[in-house]
Amino acid sequence: MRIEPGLEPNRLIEPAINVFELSKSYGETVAVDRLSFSVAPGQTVALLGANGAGKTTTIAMLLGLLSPSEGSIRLFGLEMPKHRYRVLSAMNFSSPYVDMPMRLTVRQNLRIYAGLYGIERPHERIAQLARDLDLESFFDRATGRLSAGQKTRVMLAKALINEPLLLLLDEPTASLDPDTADQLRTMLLDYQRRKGATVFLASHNMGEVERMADRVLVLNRGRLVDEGTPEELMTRYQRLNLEEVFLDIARERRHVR
Ligand SMILES: Nc1ncnc2c1ncn2[C@@H]1O[C@H](COP(=O)(O)OP(=O)(O)OP(=O)(O)O)[C@@H](O)[C@H]1O
Repeated sequence: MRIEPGLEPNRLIEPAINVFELSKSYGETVAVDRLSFSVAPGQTVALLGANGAGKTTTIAMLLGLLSPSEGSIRLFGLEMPKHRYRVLSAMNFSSPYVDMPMRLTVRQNLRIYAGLYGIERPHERIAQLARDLDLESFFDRATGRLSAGQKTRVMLAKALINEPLLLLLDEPTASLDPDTADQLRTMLLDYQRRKGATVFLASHNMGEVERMADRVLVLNRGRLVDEGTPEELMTRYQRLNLEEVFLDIARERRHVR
């Protein structure tokens, strides 16, 4: 596979993500249930929900890794998965559920991804990412021999290799120690602001969501049950932090409007 270069500039004023009545069922299980939302370019939106709420399934459909049972997805105004190869150059993702070839070293893996995206001056780009994500001490180690936190950092390097305008992050700081996670959030926020990138993330870390997200979508059993800025949600549920809002929603306590 070789990813098509570039997205036409007029695409960049379209919503980065537009999802309409999206559903996914596995037999009797409805993983995602008539989900509709839109993400403006440059926004950071977080998907919150309990285990099994449908976050990973939603992200997998946005990436074109899973086919929806119903509904439509447009990225930068382009219908997915029909125009997937036109959009791929402008997007990337990280997920703890996707592995890289384990026998290849970190350097070799990143070189392959750089080739796939047709990155100009790949050595410079990879060296920069190795510095930014602190990969240098295990750069020539087989990817299968890394710790969980080291793999997460390599996955984020892969996600940033093509300087994507749309970044999909499933649990971006899972398994990172608090210090490394904090540095990575700072780095991701810097990147997002510098590029004006759109970030869509699923996270169980409420501090992360409060810090990074302009807007939060709350999923419960595949359905969108609430949305707003972190501040709006805290006010609506009369809570001091998102963790308490999350518990209210997960335990289906009614909010006070
Ligand atoms: N391949 C599959 N076959 C059958 N059911 C599936 C499959 N993948 C996911 N599901 C089910 O779909 C629902 C949504 O799963 P999903 O992985 O999207 O949840 P999630 O919100 O990402 O959860 P977590 O926070 O635990 O990662 C769950 O009930 C899950 O058991």
